[in-house]
Amino acid sequence: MCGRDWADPMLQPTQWAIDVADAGVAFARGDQEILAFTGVSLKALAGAFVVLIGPSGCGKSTLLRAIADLLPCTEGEVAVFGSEPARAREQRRISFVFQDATLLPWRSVIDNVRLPLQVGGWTGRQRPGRTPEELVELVGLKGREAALPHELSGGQRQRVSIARALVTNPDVLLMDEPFGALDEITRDRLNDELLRIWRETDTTIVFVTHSLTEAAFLGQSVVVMGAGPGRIIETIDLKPRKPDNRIDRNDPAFFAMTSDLRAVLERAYGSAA
Ligand SMILES: Nc1ncnc2c1ncn2[C@@H]1O[C@H](COP(=O)(O)OP(=O)(O)OP(=O)(O)O)[C@@H](O)[C@H]1O
Repeated sequence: MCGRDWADPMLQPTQWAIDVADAGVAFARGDQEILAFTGVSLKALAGAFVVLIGPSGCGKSTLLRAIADLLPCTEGEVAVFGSEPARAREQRRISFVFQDATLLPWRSVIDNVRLPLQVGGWTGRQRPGRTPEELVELVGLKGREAALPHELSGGQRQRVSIARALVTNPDVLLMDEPFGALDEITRDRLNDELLRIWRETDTTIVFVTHSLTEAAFLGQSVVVMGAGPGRIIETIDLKPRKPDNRIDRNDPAFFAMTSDLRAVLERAYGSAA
């Protein structure tokens, strides 16, 4: 179980932002069936920050895609706020951030952020969300609204993609190695920004990474997956960090946390086929 109030016995099923129950995805490859992952169960409360980590090919991206209704599960079930993921997607409660920022090169920063509102037949949400202008400020790009993507650094482009993902005021933000292509200092800064944004919103975040320091820094919970086929090896509940329990990267406790995580990961990699 992942989330900030996991001791609360009064939780109702609909309070789970994400409930993956004994799920799996198989792909057809020729006349063979390839199991991307199997028997995966994972629950996240609204407002949780869950990190998925594990060896290449263990099914992390496929699991995110199943939660986002980008592909169906072939075993088990996925529920987002108590309903099928398709319903959450139709209601625009889910946003996705990919490793590549995938901005439209001819549109300015602000117009890229506005895009989901313009193309989605958007009619507005019941609860107030931030405006595109506010989101550009939230991700630290105030003053760069008119810039084109090629005028931005890789880190700035990813900031735009995060603002674009937040413009529909999603309840669930799925992030697939969003900072994987960035240098370490830029990645650290964006990790700081992401935690700040998470604290300032109610968004539930599921974040895929290959970096164990990034996992330990960001995750309230870290779900370690193993391969051959993909499955959950261990879920580590780190301490709840909302609203203001900041992590100091130089704190010995943080080193201890990353060492513990490394030990679990080494087991996961050792079990990879
Ligand atoms: N569309 C697809 N068709 C067939 N097989 C696929 C497809 N997508 C993924 N797979 C397979 O499913 C398995 C899991 O892939 P997935 O991309 O989810 O792993 P991952 O853990 O995200 O890997 P990485 O860390 O390298 O991104 C792999 O064996 C992959 O080859």
